Amino acid sequence: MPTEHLFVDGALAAANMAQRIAALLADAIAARGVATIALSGGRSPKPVLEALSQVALDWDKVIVTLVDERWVAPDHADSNERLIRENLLRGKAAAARFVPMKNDAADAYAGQAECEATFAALPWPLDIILLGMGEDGHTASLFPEAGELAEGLSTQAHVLAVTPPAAPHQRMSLSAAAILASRHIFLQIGGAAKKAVYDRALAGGPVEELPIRVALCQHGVSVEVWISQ
Ligand SMILES: O=C(O)[C@H](O)[C@@H](O)[C@H](O)[C@H](O)COP(=O)(O)O
Repeated sequence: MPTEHLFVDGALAAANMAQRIAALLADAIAARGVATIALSGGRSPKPVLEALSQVALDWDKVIVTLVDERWVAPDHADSNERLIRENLLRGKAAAARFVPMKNDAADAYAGQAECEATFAALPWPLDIILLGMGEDGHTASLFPEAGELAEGLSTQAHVLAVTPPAAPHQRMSLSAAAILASRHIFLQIGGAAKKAVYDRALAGGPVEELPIRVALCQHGVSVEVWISQ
């Protein structure tokens, strides 16, 4: 059962979550001399990233990467790399090392092999994975109905290219195996609709129906869920 943190106020949830993430990063640095964190994109992480960027930490010992990426230029408004650079990699956190998912390949499928080589070279298991969730139960870019979902749930590769059924842009995503090759997972959800999907996911059922079950319906990796109403 995941550890739940329930907040009425989203800003308070973000500030507390940032402190908790920073504490785990500091523990990892103390234990292994390096800390690794993979971050999701979308709207939810922004306040957490802003708060985290101001926390005093040995940021030069932190490797920051992505849970998924839209296959767009790094300066595109929809780029998760841009989200991280603009909201986390500034202030105290500017010293962190960022490992992007997007490379120069024309599309995500052509870029998959190079991205896999980059991610295979990271120090697995990653210390922290920050997941979001869509109201369809997707996480990372593991979307229900996506043609690559079965591959994403079964491959031992770290990353795969995905074309979402409805969301814009081709994606590169961590696989389910990579998400579970971590020491700790944070799931950030906001609003009643997502809380209802979360509760349904916890009740059990096919992972293909609600891919967030990859993280919720397992016992190998500790999971904490930060819920703001
Ligand atoms: O690139 C992305 O869009 C994310 O990685 C995606 O998985 C996100 O976490 C969910 O779609 C929730 O997004 P919101 O936080 O914007 O609701």
